[in-house]
Amino acid sequence: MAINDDDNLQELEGLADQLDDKSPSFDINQLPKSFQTFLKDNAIDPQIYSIVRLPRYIRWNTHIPEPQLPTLAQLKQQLHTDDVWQVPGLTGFFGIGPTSTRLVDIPAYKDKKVFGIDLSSAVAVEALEIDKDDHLLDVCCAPGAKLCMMANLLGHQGTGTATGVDIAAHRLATCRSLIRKYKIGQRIRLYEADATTFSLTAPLRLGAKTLSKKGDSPPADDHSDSRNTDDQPPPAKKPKTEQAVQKPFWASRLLRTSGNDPVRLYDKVLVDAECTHDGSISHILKYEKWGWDAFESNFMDTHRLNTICELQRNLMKQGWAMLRTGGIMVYSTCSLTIKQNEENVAWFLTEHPEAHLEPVPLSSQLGIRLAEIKKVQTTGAIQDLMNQHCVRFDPLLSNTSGFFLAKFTKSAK
Ligand SMILES: C[S@@+](CC[C@H](N)C(=O)[O-])C[C@H]1O[C@@H](n2cnc3c(N)ncnc32)[C@H](O)[C@@H]1O
Repeated sequence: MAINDDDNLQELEGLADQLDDKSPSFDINQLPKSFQTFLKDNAIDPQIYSIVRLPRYIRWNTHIPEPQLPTLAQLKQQLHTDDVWQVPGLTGFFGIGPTSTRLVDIPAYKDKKVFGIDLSSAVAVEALEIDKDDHLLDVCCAPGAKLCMMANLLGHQGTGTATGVDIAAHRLATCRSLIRKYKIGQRIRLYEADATTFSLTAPLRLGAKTLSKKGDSPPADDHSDSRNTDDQPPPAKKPKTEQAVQKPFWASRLLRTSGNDPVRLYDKVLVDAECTHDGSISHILKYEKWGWDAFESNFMDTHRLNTICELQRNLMKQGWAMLRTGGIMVYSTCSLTIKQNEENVAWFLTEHPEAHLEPVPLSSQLGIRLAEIKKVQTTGAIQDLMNQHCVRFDPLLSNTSGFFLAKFTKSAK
């Protein structure tokens, strides 16, 4: 099935609206045989697809001044239910239980004061510890729920920017629509590119302001770091002209003629990798309406399944090459497979001695249960670190979409 912009927009609104509450419980025997085999091969419990009433989550659009944003009481009143709660530790982030009122119909949503984003996705963005002056790189950014939250966290005050990269133009178009819809694009630029080779460095200017002249210039070791990173073509060696000619798919007025600082790497990188999407329950179950044939050709393609881990590793590798020393990279997928999660993290830590797995601070405060980290063939030290620091959201346990994340910091080599 060719997925067009409208489908993509629906997909994203779907993050906010999930399945409607009249959905009957789903018979897992309806899942296509190829998918059932995939689940079995990857030790994923098919029962997760019997959960059709996961809570929905929304976040304040914090580009709007706080006094205008809806309170918990107002959201309860607009949604006609008391089953709305403030998620502990996440200001302006609310869970919504079953209700017959559609989220898209409430004033707060229509006025773009809130947008839909799953709790697990929000934890991945929070793990980046975004500061107003950070330069962010969002690898695989479309359709853009996480980029919206990243833009919100950058805010209006500092000199930070966000660069989103995605290979699919139609999905980037959805991302652009969202940015416009929520009026959060002042510091964003989007590139249509293969993120496994994307090597444009952080912006040089924000409007008339030259970014690297102030106290925000890169640490001295960024030069050596970018020269020596991995076996990727080092970003600092790219001729300026080549950097200048790559036109963004879309950029805010402040970043339209910005060019790229030849030596400035990104402070934070999110690699929300392309994956088999098996943890994204609401999305998978939409194929009940759209047709399982489309699902099989979109997701169960043998070549895709055989090459997805290689793609993910290359995305991580290039994201890492674009990260400055001292920066943070978050790797995440909406898959529950061990191969796309723990095995990739163990591989990455083995390949990159300068990568340090870090705790995800919020994950223990959310008032939900997390799943155990799976065991893989690696050293005891790496397995222990993964057990302590990686985060697995499992629909059956956590009552969220299936999601995995790992947070790394980068030290000098
Ligand atoms: C899981 S989705 C990302 C979701 C997104 N981060 C969000 O929050 O809405 C994966 C994305 O990866 C993109 N993608 C796949 N291969 C890519 C590549 N080689 N380079 C860049 N993007 C890629 C897909 O087009 C898709 O939009």
